[in-house]
Amino acid sequence: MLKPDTVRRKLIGRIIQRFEDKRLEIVEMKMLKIPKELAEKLYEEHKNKDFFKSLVDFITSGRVVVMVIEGENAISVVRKMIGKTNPLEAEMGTIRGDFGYSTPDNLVHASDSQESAKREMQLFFGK
Ligand SMILES: Nc1ncnc2c1ncn2[C@@H]1O[C@H](COP(=O)(O)OP(=O)(O)OP(=O)(O)O)[C@@H](O)[C@H]1O
Repeated sequence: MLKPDTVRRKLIGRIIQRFEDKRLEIVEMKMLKIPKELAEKLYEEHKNKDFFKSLVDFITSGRVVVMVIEGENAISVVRKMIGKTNPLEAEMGTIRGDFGYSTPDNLVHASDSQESAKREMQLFFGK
């Protein structure tokens, strides 16, 4: 998912380009503004954290682009390309390292396991 900061900063094309350059396959894509209830479901695992409200406020603050990306070991490859959660700790050369400066606006979200990928595909694409 390209988060609202990516859309606001007009970085959609540059970030998608990186996935395509890596030869990953984008097989589904859409733009939407996430409703609050969906955001709370998406970030359910963080519901007891003190940053939960600001996370939900941020992710619902503007349009996002959601994609299904395919490729061998796509989950670990994409997460490697994204870099650490905190952009100040993310390596240069990663998306968060190159474009980010703070959380929660760290540009991109990616599923961290096959289970979360399935769950998130269901949430966003209904299949
Ligand atoms: N300490 C924090 N303060 C503020 N926001 C945070 C903090 N930790 C995480 N977040 C926000 O919550 C999101 C989800 O946190 P998580 O630990 O799942 O990180 P991640 O797996 O790297 O990110 P994502 O789930 O978005 O791919 C982060 O991407 C970030 O936007």
